[in-house]
Amino acid sequence: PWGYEKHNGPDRWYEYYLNAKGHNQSPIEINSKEVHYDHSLLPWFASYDPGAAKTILNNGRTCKVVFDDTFDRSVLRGGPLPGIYRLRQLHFHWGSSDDHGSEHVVDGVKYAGELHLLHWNPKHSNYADAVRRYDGVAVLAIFLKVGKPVKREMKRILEEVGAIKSKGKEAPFPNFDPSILFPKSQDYWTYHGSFTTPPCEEVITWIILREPIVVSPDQMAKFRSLSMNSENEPFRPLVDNWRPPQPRYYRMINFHFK
Ligand SMILES: NS(=O)(=O)c1ccc2o/c(=N\O)[nH]c2c1
Ligand SMILES: [Zn+2]
Repeated sequence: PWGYEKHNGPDRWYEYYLNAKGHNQSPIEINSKEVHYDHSLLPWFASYDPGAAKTILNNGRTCKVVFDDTFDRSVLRGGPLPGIYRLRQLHFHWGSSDDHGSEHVVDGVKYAGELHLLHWNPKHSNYADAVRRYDGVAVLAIFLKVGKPVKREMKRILEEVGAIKSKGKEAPFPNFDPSILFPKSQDYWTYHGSFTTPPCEEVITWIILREPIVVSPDQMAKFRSLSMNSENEPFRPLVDNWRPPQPRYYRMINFHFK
């Protein structure tokens, strides 16, 4: 199966997943001097129901929180989106040290991590169908920067990390509104790209917030204390679960800054 190591990592994904060599792949480098101001872009709005949060789990590749997406309960709209998109899950990418770990890179800066909130377009009958449509998926991406902890809400997620140390472990994660993690500014870049993991379908409208959120060094260390392996296997630190930037080809990055 695919992973992030030499033998099964991003440079080899195309051997089994042809999309990986497509011309609309993610992540990409964002060069803030080359982006395009699109005056037609609107602000984005998230209205999330804390009751939709269900569980937090370690799937051996990331730590993710899943939400009830059986109806329009927690939705993202506005920005570049044609309508509402339902929140399905959030997950993280992080490095083996604080100087790298994000997937998107801004003016050469790699952040320590990146939070992805994945939403899908309910105009398609279900998620499986949405991931085969150009307008099927929207991911809100937020950079994690290491500093003095200001985001108490990250505490909640990282407190649970202790309960999901090994692959396959999951724990209840009720009453959580992820919008409490958002930074102050709504400014974002947007472009059309792909899943950053196999099968790398090119169906994602990316909305990348310019302002990072701050997490503490020991919060990052908590992510790195997760294991890629299940509990009856040797501990293998789950780190560096990020795909490097892919060729941009002829894609425009638009932005909306207040
Ligand atoms: N990293 S990403 O492109 O946001 C992303 C989002 C949801 C995903 O579900 C996956 N396997 O079930 N991979 C994946 C990547
Ligand atoms: Zn992701």
